[in-house]
Amino acid sequence: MTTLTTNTLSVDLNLQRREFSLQAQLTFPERGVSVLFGHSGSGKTTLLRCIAGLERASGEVRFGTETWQTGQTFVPTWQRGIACVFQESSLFEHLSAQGNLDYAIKRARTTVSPAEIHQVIEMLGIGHTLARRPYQLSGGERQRVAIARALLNKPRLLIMDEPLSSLDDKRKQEILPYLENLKEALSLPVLYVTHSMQEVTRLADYLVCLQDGRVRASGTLQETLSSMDDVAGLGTEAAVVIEGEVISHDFQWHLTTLGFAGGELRIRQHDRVIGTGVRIQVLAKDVSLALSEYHDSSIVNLLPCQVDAIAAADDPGIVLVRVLVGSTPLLSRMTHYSASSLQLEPGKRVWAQVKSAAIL
Ligand SMILES: Nc1ncnc2c1ncn2[C@@H]1O[C@H](COP(=O)(O)OP(=O)(O)OP(=O)(O)O)[C@@H](O)[C@H]1O
Repeated sequence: MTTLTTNTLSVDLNLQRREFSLQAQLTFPERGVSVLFGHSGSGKTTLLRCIAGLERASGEVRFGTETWQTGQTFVPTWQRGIACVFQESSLFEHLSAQGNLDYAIKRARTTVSPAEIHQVIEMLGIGHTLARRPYQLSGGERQRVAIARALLNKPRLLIMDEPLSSLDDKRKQEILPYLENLKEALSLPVLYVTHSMQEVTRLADYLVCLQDGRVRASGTLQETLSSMDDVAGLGTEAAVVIEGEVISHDFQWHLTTLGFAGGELRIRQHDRVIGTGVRIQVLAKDVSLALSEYHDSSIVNLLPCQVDAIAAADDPGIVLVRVLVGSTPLLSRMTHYSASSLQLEPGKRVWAQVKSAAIL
């Protein structure tokens, strides 16, 4: 039986619509970002709405020791202590950014101290926007003010439904570092809906993959991304995420070496300080396998490893091979023909050539 701590959200929900049904049984971690990921129409928003009490499914929703929903009980949304951020920021246009924040502060569940207000404004980098009205802000700034307003409400659960999807790629890149800061600083659970693999790999601690209203996979980011059944449908976006650390910088060749459980990777020089913990993404399409350690290739990363599993991918001619570098899984996307020519099978010792890896 799961022990529910004060911030643990657990749901067991069923919803029947004419052409769609949702069935979800999940327990989310008590802090960190849980991403709900899946194709359009898979039920991500519906699940969030049911958790928030904006829509009524049958079943149960519990938050810590509180019961939000059972057969007999249905706590209204406003009593659940949830704040939501949606695709389009819903700022009050007649108020300045500061006015929008004040609105939340006045209605917050508990008193908001000046230090907390300062911290939220700093964390989201919106100090320069406070006197402006929403129409005088860029899309990214509006979303940052909307997130600040949600936080100043002092919620117990923050729900973000595709908060970046209305922004162009440049704005997304601007706002992602703020969300990463937030993720480190917040002690409350965040439910975050997206269908962007980039947002998954940068922000998720916990990942729930939904397909046709069913939970196809759920677990920590690393577990879920290295489970080939779950990533097979991602095609060329299939990737693993590795937690590592900056070990050294090579100024002559402009390379940075990152260490992780089982090995080291060299990437283009990065300005992170030595010893900094980093999250690294390695795409399966950037990993090839060789039977011997040869050095006549342009690829700088050659890692000894062992084949762990082989699975069909999204295309009949392609397979995904999972190898273990020490205890760290890597995925390699290759043709069926190559896997067969190399006679790859679980347990076989091989060398992984990693073409490129990126700090997220
Ligand atoms: N109010 C509604 N009434 C009836 N059907 C709905 C309603 N809202 C959504 N649906 C349907 O329920 C299914 C799940 O929709 P939902 O919006 O939860 O998916 P999603 O994964 O969030 O999609 P997207 O990524 O496009 O936002 C879809 O088939 C959708 O057409």
